Amino acid sequence: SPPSPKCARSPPPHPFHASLTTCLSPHSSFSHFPWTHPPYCLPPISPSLPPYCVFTHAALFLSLITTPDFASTTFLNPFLHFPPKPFFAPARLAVPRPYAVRDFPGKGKGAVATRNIAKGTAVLVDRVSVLSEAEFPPGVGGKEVEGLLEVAVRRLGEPERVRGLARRGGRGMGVVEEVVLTNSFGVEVGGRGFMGLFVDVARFNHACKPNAFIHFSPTTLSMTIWAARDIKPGEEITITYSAAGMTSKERLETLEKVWGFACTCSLCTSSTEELGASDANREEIRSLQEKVIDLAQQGQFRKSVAAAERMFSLIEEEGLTEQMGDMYEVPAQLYYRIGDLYKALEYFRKARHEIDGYGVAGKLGEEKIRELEELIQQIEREMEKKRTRKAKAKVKTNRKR
Ligand SMILES: C[S@@+](CC[C@H](N)C(=O)[O-])C[C@H]1O[C@@H](n2cnc3c(N)ncnc32)[C@H](O)[C@@H]1O
Repeated sequence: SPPSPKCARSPPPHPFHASLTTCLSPHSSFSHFPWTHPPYCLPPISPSLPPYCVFTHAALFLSLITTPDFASTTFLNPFLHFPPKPFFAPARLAVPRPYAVRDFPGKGKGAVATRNIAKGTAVLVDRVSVLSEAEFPPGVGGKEVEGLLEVAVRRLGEPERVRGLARRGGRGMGVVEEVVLTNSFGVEVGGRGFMGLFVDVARFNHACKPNAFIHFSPTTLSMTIWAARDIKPGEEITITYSAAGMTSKERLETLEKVWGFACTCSLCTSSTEELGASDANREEIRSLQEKVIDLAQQGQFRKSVAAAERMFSLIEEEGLTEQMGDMYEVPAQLYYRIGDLYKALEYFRKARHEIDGYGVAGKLGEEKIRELEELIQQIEREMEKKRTRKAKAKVKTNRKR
């Protein structure tokens, strides 16, 4: 069908914005800016519901599967930031890449460190290649979703980079579907759940006690892999696909069910005693999370802070530090309440680092950083006042002598 008269006559008021929602004609050459292809849409399941479409930017190696309203609002952000701002690549990004991809028996390919990687270094920043809604309404079936995924990959500049991630074949599904299902990470963008395929991150294997961790930025749609501890050349770089605080049994079940593999990481193949000790730690972490909050609510701040310290030391022991970042603000507040300004400052700084230390904060993150920054400055002023009072008191005593 020809472009609607509305589209043909008046250019959209905003170059990105209105074009997608008002001019979704597959035959109109200017209706799909900023995408390099006309959106490919399924027929809407009902006149009141928006259709699901593929939006591709081939040169950016990016395909989105979402509704036109979402594509023209939330997903504009990354485009407004292109070319990427300096923060897109963290200052501590290891360039050139400090790893190589090689075979790991029983796990397929994986990433091995090719030089020393210091804790806190960004090993890799990888922008998403296929970002698909995590859930579709009942009217959109498996076959339809498979069709959308096929188009999403075919339209990318180098579809073989995605197809090449396939390992098994079979399992009653197509190559693209298998790749997306076995390599995507659940991420949140604009309050909605998505499955994101990051072709370079996809080569990093899982470990239950990893030496690196992933952090997703909804602002740049990129995933960063950070070194959680110093990594030596020849060591495999691993991340964790499961949530913190799970016991080995729960992890094995989740990895099997969600990711479709039986974990053979060093923890899962360790002795019964070692695995038992790790399980006990993780169960304790889970119960301490509740205990810290309960004790704080009962006004038992000193006990709560002791429980928080114990929890953080267990988390460190289990190599899960990064997954607990949002917990730092709790001990920070508690230490402030009991008057330990030094420790309060340490934890508020950790909480701030969790947000702004890992790439892009996003709008909510920026507000939170401002809030934390004010608290940090307030504590620093209080500490300065204390120091001045102490110094004055000392001078007075010396004079009396
Ligand atoms: C995101 S990919 C990682 C890269 C993959 N090994 C490859 O060859 O491309 C996830 C797949 O790697 C394998 N894998 C990752 N971690 C593993 C682990 N700890 N134990 C066994 N297999 C693992 C599984 O086949 C899983 O489905």
